[in-house]
Amino acid sequence: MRDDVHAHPACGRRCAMSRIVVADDDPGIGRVLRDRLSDCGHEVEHVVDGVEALRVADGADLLLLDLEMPRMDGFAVLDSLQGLAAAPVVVVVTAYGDMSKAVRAMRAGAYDFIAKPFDAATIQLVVRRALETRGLKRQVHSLRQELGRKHLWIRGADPAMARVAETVERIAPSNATVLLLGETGTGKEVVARAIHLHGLRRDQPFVAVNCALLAGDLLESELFGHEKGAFTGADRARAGRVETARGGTLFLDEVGELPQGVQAKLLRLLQEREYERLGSDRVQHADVRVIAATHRDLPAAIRAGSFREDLYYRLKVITIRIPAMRERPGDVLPLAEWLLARHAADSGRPPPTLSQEVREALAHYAWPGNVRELSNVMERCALLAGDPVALCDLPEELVDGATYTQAAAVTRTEDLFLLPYSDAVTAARRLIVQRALEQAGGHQTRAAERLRVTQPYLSRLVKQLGIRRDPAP
Ligand SMILES: Nc1ncnc2c1ncn2[C@@H]1O[C@H](COP(=O)(O)OP(=O)(O)OP(=O)(O)O)[C@@H](O)[C@H]1O
Repeated sequence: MRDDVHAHPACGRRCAMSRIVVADDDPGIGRVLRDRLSDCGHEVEHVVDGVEALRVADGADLLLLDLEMPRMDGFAVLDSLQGLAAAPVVVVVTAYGDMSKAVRAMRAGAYDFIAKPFDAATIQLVVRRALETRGLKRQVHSLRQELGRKHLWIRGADPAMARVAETVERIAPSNATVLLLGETGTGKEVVARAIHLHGLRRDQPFVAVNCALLAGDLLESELFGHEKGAFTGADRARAGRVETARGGTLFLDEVGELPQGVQAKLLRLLQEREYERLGSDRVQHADVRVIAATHRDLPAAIRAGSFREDLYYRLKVITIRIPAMRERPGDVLPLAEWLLARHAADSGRPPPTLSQEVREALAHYAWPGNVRELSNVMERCALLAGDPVALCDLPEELVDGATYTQAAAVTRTEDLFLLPYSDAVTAARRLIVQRALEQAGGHQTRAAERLRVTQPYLSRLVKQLGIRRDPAP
């Protein structure tokens, strides 16, 4: 559907211009439909057989389809549309009283039907509703893509993560319950979404619940829903997340934090596929795939009596441990570059490159906050850093622990010319500061005076450039 919105000449309603194909071998009907819909501001093309209809339908918003046509009838067209990436919404045009054909066409994928002879008001109503549906479908599609892009999972280059990726692909098409283990920020939710998106339930909802955020009754009601009056403040009945996720995947994050009462209900859900809303006796059937995640040591929680052993075994039908960032060093730079490009695109900037010194600092850092920390650092670089990103653009903790092998190795000015520009600049700054400190006998205030900079600035440079601070005599 086009973005241009105009006032409808007949009814004054504001609507967006759409591309509509009218496929009818009766030239009279074709002309009437074309004229009416063109009057509404749409771009309309009239074709007289099924083969032509199929040729022009890809990318159109709406196809008004006669069922009886030469060369290829309407049913064959409906069938072939299934394979198109951008198939239009279809309204079939049938002879009056031929309901069985209309029903058959709707079973084959048509959205609605119009019986001949028709009046202008019916056409307008059916076309408007069909186009609204088309618009909503597009919105859902683009939101899904956006969500998919945000949660896109990068396999990385490290063998540890490649094994995780292989397991994800192998187990995604089953309905088996999955337990994801890993430190905070390693990407457990990202992997859960990847399993969902590669699985049979990909077109159904993915619903995430953080079990650590709500306590007792509130969590139970969040998961299983409640009836009106089930507890103080429950002024109306509400569906729970299990119900919202029907047909799809329920992701239980921080499952190790579930209170005992809710653990028993989750066990029943996994064993019997049954649950009740809070305040109701009516047993409901649960059609969800459960993926759970935790950073906790569940066997230790079982020993401590805070987690049910039977639930643990129900959850760990398939267990995937996601390695911490420090266990997959090969992933740091590919992920950093990908995250930098993504954050730069989000802020409408071209992605800056990473200088050699920055690459080394990233590679040598331990990443206690895992991919989440890396993502935050790259977001900051995308917003604030120059191009290329320099060491001084990184947070202090990364700079402090880094080693600057290339820059540090330069002890003669001639060697500067062997390095790429950004590394040569770092190495030159390092040489200058180091020489000034040597000449000042390691005394920073004197070295700062010599370089005509303030002492705090020199101190920052010493830190940023990874210069060892020998105490002043
Ligand atoms: N493989 C990956 N590819 C792309 N982005 C990733 C990847 N792994 C993690 N991220 C990003 O890192 C951040 C943290 O990921 P996520 O929320 O999935 O971690 P988590 O292990 O579930 O964390 P927590 O235990 O704190 O809930 C998110 O912004 C996510 O987009």
